[in-house]
Amino acid sequence: MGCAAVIVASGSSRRMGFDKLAAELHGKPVLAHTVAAFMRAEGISRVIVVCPEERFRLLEDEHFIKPLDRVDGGEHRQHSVANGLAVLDAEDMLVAVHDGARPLVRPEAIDACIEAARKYGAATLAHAVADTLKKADAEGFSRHPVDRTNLWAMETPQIFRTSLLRRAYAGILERQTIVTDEVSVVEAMGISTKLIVSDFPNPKITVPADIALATALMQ
Ligand SMILES: Nc1ccn([C@@H]2O[C@H](COP(=O)(O)OP(=O)(O)OP(=O)(O)O)[C@@H](O)[C@H]2O)c(=O)n1
Ligand SMILES: C[C@](O)(CO)[C@H](O)COP(=O)(O)O
Repeated sequence: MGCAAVIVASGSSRRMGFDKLAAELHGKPVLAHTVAAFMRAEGISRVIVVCPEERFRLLEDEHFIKPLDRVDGGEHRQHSVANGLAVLDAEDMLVAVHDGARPLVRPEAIDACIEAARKYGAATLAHAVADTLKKADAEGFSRHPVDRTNLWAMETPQIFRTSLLRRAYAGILERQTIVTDEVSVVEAMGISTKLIVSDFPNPKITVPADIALATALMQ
């Protein structure tokens, strides 16, 4: 069962203040690290990067051996994912959706997630929440305790049978619902996703301090 990767990389890096996908970690752009991890994963047959043309040029010095394509992104992350899904074909039985801004993902973790998606139809990397959680008010004061039992933070890749994710996304786009990940999209159809424990940090590069963190973690 072939698995295509759809790497979404069309965001505007508002919280970073500069193009975070072009930021260099050990001399290579964030986006190049991300794509390289998918090129190295055994179960990935091809990679589609959803981004503007100038950002795709961040990859021009790389020598990838698997097919690499580009499509334009959309207004929100979910529209960028939908644009990537639209170019998949019959060979792409599974699809792995991944944030371009998660460059530390390991090929072994991608392959573990693919195995689980083959078995269960839907799988994602994730980690159990380790901090105490509070619901805050608008002024930034803690107001309510939150029971963290069974609470997990979703990462990417999030991997699905392509037919399932396409059907689920069609409903979301038609209803114009805003979602923050694909697990939520299939959940809206009543389908649950197998959580695969991420045993190595796989942070989403979001604010400037994340660059130093990712550089330190990437040894
Ligand atoms: N319209 C969008 C918005 C986001 N993304 C991608 O989705 C991933 C997760 O988004 P996030 O980390 O929030 O990136 P940005 O949207 O760029 O960040 P910000 O919200 O700070 O602008 C990123 O790889 C980003 O490029 C995308 O492809 N298309
Ligand atoms: C998909 C995601 O990375 C899972 O944690 C996250 O939901 C993306 O959120 P963002 O607001 O688009 O960064």
